[in-house]
Amino acid sequence: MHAEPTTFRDTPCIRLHADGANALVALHGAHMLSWIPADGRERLFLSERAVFDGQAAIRGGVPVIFPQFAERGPLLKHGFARTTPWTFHGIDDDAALFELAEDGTRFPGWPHPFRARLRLHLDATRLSVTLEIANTGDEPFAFTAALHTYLRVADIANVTLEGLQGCDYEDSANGGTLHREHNYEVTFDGEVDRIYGDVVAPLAVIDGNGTLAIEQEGFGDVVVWNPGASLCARIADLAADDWRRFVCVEAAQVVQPVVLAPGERWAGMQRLG
Ligand SMILES: O=P(O)(O)OC[C@H]1O[C@H](O)[C@H](O)[C@@H](O)[C@@H]1O
Repeated sequence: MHAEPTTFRDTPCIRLHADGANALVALHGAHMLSWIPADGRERLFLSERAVFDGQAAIRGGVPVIFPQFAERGPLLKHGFARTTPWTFHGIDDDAALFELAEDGTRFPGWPHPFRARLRLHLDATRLSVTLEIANTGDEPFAFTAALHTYLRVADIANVTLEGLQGCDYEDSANGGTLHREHNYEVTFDGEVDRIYGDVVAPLAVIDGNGTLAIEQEGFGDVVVWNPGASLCARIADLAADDWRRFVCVEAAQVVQPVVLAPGERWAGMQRLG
């Protein structure tokens, strides 16, 4: 695996290559923008209207959500990791290593020293993304987190997501009501925004272009999001029919926040392909 610095829309990035596959990662948020396995087909959705101003969250790719998922706490929606520049530390143990380490004085509402690391490993067909959080301070802290992966699909109308049957979920698109998934396949017709808890099985996203397997470790939950037509029309950095082109399948730890004692570490991984 090797890495080279580059830019994309004037944003500093790292291009990764391994076994005929490549990926592009913006330092802003350690945000993956592209993943192209050796077959040459882009697997991530990136909005053409995504804003690259070094401040806004980037629409698409793999946003890193830490230390707060959505509005579940006092911080800005989805926390600060996705809108903060990370440092690239090169290739470590065959993975690209990105780091965000702070002493607890930088982010209003978050007085906790921490070190976040993101490790990306590629081979010809697979990508694994690992988020590690360490408590480098003297007090415990609690956080929620996610890898908010936007998967590119040919047409959402033909997409099925398998592997969630039997899981309980919170329906964020319908007032946070609780349900059990009885269907073998999740399909998409209108806004879908759900937090599935205690997911253990591997998932599969099946669309016109084939099947993508998704596995996770460390993360207990899976968030599934597609805005549907009417919410999509209200999101400035999506084109009107972009809802047809992606589904977010997010490895998440949301239902049960992680509590880290001083010196402790937590890691969660999502593997695609
Ligand atoms: O627009 P953003 O802040 O990037 O959030 C995009 C989406 O993220 C998650 O999937 C949440 O479950 C959704 O409720 C939210 O709309």
